[in-house]
Amino acid sequence: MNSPAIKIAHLTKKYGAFPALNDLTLSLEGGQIVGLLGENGSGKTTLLKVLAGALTQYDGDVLVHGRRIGPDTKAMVSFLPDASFLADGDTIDGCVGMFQDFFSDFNEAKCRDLLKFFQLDTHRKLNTLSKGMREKVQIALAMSRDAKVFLLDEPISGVDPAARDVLLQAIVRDLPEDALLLISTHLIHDLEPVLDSVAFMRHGRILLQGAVDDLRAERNLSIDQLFREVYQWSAN
Ligand SMILES: Nc1ncnc2c1ncn2[C@@H]1O[C@H](COP(=O)(O)OP(=O)(O)OP(=O)(O)O)[C@@H](O)[C@H]1O
Repeated sequence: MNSPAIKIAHLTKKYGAFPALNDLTLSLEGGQIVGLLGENGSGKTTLLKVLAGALTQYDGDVLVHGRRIGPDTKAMVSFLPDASFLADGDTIDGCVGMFQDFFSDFNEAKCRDLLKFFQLDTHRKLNTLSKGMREKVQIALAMSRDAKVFLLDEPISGVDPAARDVLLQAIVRDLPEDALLLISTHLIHDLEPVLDSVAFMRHGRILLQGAVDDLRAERNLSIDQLFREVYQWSAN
C-alpha cells in the first residue's frame, strides 16, 4: 500500500520553552484539498513550515510520502509562505526564470498561462504591484510545480472578495492528480466550496479532522458555522 502524503506522529515544536506544536498527530492522503483551520496562534504556520523543511528543530516523526523531511521531500513539496518570498526589485519574468532554474518540476508554460489569466504584465517589478497582485504572482509560481504536496499559507488574504473565487479556481484547476493541497486560512466561507476535508487546530494540536461532507451531514452545519461553534465552545 502507498504511504499517506503526510504522516505526523507526536510532533512537538518549541519556540524557547513554548510548544507551538504540542504532540501533534495527523495523517493525510493525497488526491484531496484540505483546509487547515484554527484561531490565531494555534500553530498552522509552524506546522506548514515543518512540513516544508523550513523549520528543522523539532521532536517527533514527520513523513512526506514515507520520507523524513529533507532534500527528498523538499523536491516533492511546493510551499507558499504567508510572507513574500520574492525579492522586491525583481520583475515577474525574473521570478519565473528563478523558479525555472531552481525547480526541475517547474512548468513554465503553466505559470505563464496563470499569469495571463490573472492579467499581470510580466515586465513589471514586484515593488510596483499591489498586495493582491503579488499574491497572484506567488500563487502562479507555487502552483506551477508538478509537486506531490502543495502547502499554501493564507494564500488569498490580500485579494478582494470578488477576486477570491477566481483565484481559488486558478489554484485548484490542473492540480496534479493524487496531489495533496493543504491550505491554511481564516477565510473559511470562501474556501469551503473547494475543500474535501478539514483539520481544525488548537494549542498546537489537531482538535477535529474529517471529510467536509461527513462533518456537514453529521452536524447539520456548514464548515464555517462548525468552526464558530467549536471555537466558541472550546474558548469557554
Ligand atoms: N519565531 C517565533 N518565535 C517565538 N514564538 C513564535 C514564533 N513563531 C510563532 N510563534 C508562536 O507560536 C505559536 C503558533 O504560531 P503560528 O504562527 O504557527 O500560528 P498560526 O496558527 O499560523 O497563527 P495565525 O492564524 O495568526 O497566522 C504562537 O503562539 C506564536 O506566538
